[in-house]
Amino acid sequence: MRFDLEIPVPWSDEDKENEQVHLMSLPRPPPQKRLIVGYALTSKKVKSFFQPKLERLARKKGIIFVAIDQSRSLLDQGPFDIVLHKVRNAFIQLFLSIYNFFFFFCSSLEKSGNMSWRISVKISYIFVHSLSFRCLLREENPGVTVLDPPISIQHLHNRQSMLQVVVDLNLSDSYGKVGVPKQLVISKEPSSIPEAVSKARLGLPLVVKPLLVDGSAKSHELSLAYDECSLSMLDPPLVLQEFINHGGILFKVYIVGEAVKVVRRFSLPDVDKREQLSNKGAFRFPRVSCAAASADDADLDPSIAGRSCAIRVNSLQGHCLRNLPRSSVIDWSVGFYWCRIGLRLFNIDIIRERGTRDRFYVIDINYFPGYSKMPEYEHIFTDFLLGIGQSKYRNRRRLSSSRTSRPNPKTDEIASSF
Ligand SMILES: Nc1ncnc2c1ncn2[C@@H]1O[C@H](COP(=O)(O)OP(=O)(O)OP(=O)(O)O)[C@@H](O)[C@H]1O
Ligand SMILES: O=P(O)(O)O[C@H]1[C@H](OP(=O)(O)O)[C@@H](OP(=O)(O)O)[C@@H](O)[C@@H](O)[C@@H]1OP(=O)(O)O
Ligand SMILES: [Mg+2]
Repeated sequence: MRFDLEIPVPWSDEDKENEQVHLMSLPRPPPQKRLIVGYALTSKKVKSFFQPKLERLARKKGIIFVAIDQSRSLLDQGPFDIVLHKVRNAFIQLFLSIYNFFFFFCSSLEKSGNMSWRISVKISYIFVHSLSFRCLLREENPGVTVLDPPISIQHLHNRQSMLQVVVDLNLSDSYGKVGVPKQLVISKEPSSIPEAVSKARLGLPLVVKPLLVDGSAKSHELSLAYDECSLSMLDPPLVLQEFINHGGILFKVYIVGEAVKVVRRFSLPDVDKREQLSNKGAFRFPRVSCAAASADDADLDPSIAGRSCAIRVNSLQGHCLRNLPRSSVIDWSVGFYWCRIGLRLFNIDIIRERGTRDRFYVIDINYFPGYSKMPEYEHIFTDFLLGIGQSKYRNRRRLSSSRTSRPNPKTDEIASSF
């Protein structure tokens, strides 16, 4: 596979400007400068994310976290340098449902081969969505960096679109192969599921997942269906995914900008043929890999254990993959996803097929995951925020010095976005 291509990213001009500067080469802002980070997060996230060690370190580094009051205009709050958000309010829900409506609509148009319709519908959706969010955040807070673009996050609110990006990337070469499990989306008629499953040649058992991921407990209610009869009792919309035996270990790849940390977690145990034949029905299973207990210290068969390490995707400057390190398939999948979607705060759940050395499957991608469970998250996150602050500062300085020297329509245009 070739890597000398540039992938377009749905980011704003300001974000592009910010990212083109490598963090190590940035000048430090003056010490008195404070970085104001507004946050609109669910109460659950506030509780888990703002651990005392993060708050302490942030204070030391001049980062001030300010809660955004979603019931008041942003004009009366801030100004903010950066906004973090993961919310489930009515506004986002409305756009979520519009998105999912369009997604279904587009999928059926694609099946019927009407590509131009699909594209125009998608474009109008993107236009409506980004326009409204910009009104909500940017226009009332000029200069703010919104993490991340809502349009990118939407990909992760639907288990089909979430993994479709990985499929489109077609990641494979001599270092391994990263794919997704064979899956089928069921939007209606549970009685037709057994036939659809055999038509799609999906093997049992199947992991049954709600199609939409809206942060509710229901969207995490997963089950394992062992036989065909149980399939007609399921409750669409959902995704049926082939169960991959992976030795009961999962790799959680946490991403914070360019920093990547991989941790091992316990996962569902393998299902052998005998167990599959003797079990009947569909069984709910708990959120096994979400538990903070890490499998890093567990005594594991080396063929299953893989590695658990911290790496930096150094060469993800700009949006070009030319120099992407070929150290592992995990670096690749993260880098590609990052570039293609334009997300900076997410995690990817990857499993390795039992009995293989390099056959990886991405099974889930989450926006703004439980970072407090990631070792050293307080350092990684504060460095990331400071990096954004520094590149903003550098851009402003560059712009103001070019303004004083001679008028430049191009930079003046950029300056107006701060
Ligand atoms: N295709 C699969 N093959 C084998 N095991 C799977 C598969 N899909 C999911 N699992 C198991 O089910 C668990 C939950 O799946 P998944 O991550 O898709 O659900 P989720 O509700 O989005 O979880 P999270 O809390 O990580 O967001 C995984 O951690 C893994 O143990
Ligand atoms: O609750 P935790 O801290 O464990 O974080 C989980 C997070 O819940 P929260 O955002 O409400 O906190 C989940 O988000 P939603 O899908 O429900 O939106 C999802 O991202 C999980 O994958 C996270 O677990 P992790 O993958 O990091 O183990
Ligand atoms: Mg998830």
